[in-house]
Amino acid sequence: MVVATPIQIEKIREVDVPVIDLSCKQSKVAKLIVKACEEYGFFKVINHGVPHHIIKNMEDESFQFFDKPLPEKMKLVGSADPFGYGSKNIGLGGDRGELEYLLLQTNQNAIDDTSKFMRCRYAVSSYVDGVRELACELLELMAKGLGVPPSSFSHFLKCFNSDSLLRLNHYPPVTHTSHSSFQRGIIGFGEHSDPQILTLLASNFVPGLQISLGNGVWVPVSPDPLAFCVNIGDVLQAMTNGRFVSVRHRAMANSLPTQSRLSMVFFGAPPPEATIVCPLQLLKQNKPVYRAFTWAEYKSHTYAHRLGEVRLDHFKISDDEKVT
Ligand SMILES: O=C(O)CCC(=O)C(=O)O
Ligand SMILES: [Fe+2]
Repeated sequence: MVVATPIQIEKIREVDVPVIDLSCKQSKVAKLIVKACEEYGFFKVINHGVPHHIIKNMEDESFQFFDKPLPEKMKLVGSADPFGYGSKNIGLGGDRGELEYLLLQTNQNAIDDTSKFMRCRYAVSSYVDGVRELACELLELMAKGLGVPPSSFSHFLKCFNSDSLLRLNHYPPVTHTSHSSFQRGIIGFGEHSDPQILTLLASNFVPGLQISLGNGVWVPVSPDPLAFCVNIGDVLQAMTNGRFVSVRHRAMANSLPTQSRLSMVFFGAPPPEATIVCPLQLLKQNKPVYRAFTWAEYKSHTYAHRLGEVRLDHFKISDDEKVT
């Protein structure tokens, strides 16, 4: 008997994603953030306090880097392994995309070492300082909203050996000649959830990012150079016992004829040896959904699997384990 594989029909739905104004009253903001994290695992923040010139400076430096000829880029930063310059190959599992990128570690030694491509490494370190501070503020608001100790999540990002990363993604226009069949709907960066704790994404005015509502429904996120997009990562889903959802998202290839899309993505992560567990206050009568694991363990599991897999499922406690 031939069993047909169900074909998932995709639908694009225009939904107003939550936009949270950080200049409002803290207690109100904390509640709104928790709601957005439970409902979507995603929101935008405005009035976030990261100075515009720092974002603009990083954007200019990134464009300058991507504008260089390939041999020069390679000479400056080397081929992604996993840090450095990559093109079309995303991840170690053979995933491909319509972009080039630069992946950087964010601790100060690494910035000094790898930001040679910038005329001014100050651009990278001030951007990283700004987004790290914002990520910690958001994680503390989440902790407040959830009623757990304030630094439950943010302390990981403040560790000297936090494994946080900065990824600069450059999506050049995908021309009609390079993709003769259906030009619309080409994927630039395939569906996935971010493995870390929290992601802060800034982009220029070119659209591309979409978030998933499940069942093949995709929501385009309008680009807003004054806002940061905030994604819950897998580790925060685990640390909230599944209450927050790590949002599945993707970026469409850039179909504007002349403008490039740039996204600058900060991934706030724990140090490698950190153990990921849910604070007791969140368990109450609920059984833990995930077993404890270290960030190093989660990373090696992630790298061994394809981008599109639900990688956190591997750490779920099975029903048999729960009763024994
Ligand atoms: O460029 C984008 O909008 C998304 C990129 C992304 O999801 C990532 O780098 O993890
Ligand atoms: Fe992502």
